[in-house]
Amino acid sequence: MSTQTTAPTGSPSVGRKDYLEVRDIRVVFDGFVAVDGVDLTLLQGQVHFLIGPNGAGKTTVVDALTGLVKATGTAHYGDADLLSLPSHKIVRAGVGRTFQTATVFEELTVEQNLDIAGGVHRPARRLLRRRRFVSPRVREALAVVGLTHLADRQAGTLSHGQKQWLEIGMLLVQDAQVMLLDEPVAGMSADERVATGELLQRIGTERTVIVIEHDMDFVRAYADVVTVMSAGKVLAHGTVDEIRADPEVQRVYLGHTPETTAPGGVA
Ligand SMILES: Nc1ncnc2c1ncn2[C@@H]1O[C@H](COP(=O)(O)OP(=O)(O)OP(=O)(O)O)[C@@H](O)[C@H]1O
Repeated sequence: MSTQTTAPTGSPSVGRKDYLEVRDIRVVFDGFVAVDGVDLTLLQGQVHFLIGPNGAGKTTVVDALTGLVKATGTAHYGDADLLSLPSHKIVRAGVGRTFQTATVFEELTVEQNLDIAGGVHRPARRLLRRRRFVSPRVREALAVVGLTHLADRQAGTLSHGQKQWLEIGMLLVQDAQVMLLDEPVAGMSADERVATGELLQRIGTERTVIVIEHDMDFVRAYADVVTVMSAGKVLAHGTVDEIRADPEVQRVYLGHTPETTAPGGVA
C-alpha cells in the first residue's frame, strides 16, 4: 500500500495520465476562503478517500476540479491544467464526477442513460440517431456495475444504490480515467455498501478514484489512502491507520477518533 504524496519521479508530469497533481488550490466565495491552498497527488490504481468535518471544503475541491467553481492554483492531468478548462473539456480530458444526489434521466432506461453518457465522444448528428444495438462500451459498463439484468428498466424505478451504480457506469462509458465520487454510499443498504466498495476496488485498479465519504466503516474497509481536510486545508494524509493515529485528526474530530463519530456529524 502506497501513501505517496508526491508525483512519481523520473518523468515530467506533462502528458502523464497515471496521476492527477493538485497544487495550491484555493477557492474564495465572496471573501470566504472555502479551500485554502490544498495540495493533492492522486495516483492511478488507488482508491483515495477525502474525509473531514462538514464544511471542510471537500465538495468544493471536487467542484473546482470539475469546473463548477473558479479556483486558483493548478491541477495537472496529462497535458491539461483542469483549473483552466471549462466543464465539458474536463469531461473530454477523462475526468468525471458523481453528485450526492444521482443525476440520471429518470424517464429513460438504464441502457439509454449509458448510451447518452457515451455521447460525449460522439458527434452531435450521430447522438440524435437512434441506436439499434448496444455498444460494446455500454455492454461492458452494464456488466461492471452489475446492472445488465436491469438494462431495460426505467432509471427512475431503480433503488438509490442502483442509481449511484448507474452514474458510475455513465462515467465508465465516458471513459473517465479520473472519477470523483461525492458520498456514493450515503443512504445505501449494508449490502449495497459492500457491493459499492467492491465496485470501487475493481474500477480503481486502472483508474484514479477519489471518494468523498463520511462513513468511517466504509473508509476503513476500502481506502488505500486517505486525505483529511479541515477548514479548507489538508490536515493529514496517509493510510487509515496513520490517519487514526494522528493527534491533529483526533483533535479536529472533537476529541474522538474518527470511527467513533456519529454519521452526519463529522466524517
Ligand atoms: N457556492 C457557495 N457560496 C458560498 N459558500 C459556499 C458555497 N459552496 C460552499 N460554500 C461554503 O464553503 C465551505 C465548504 O463547503 P463544502 O461543501 O466544500 O464542504 P464539505 O467538506 O464538502 O462539507 P460536507 O461534508 O457537509 O458536504 C462551507 O462553509 C460552505 O458553506
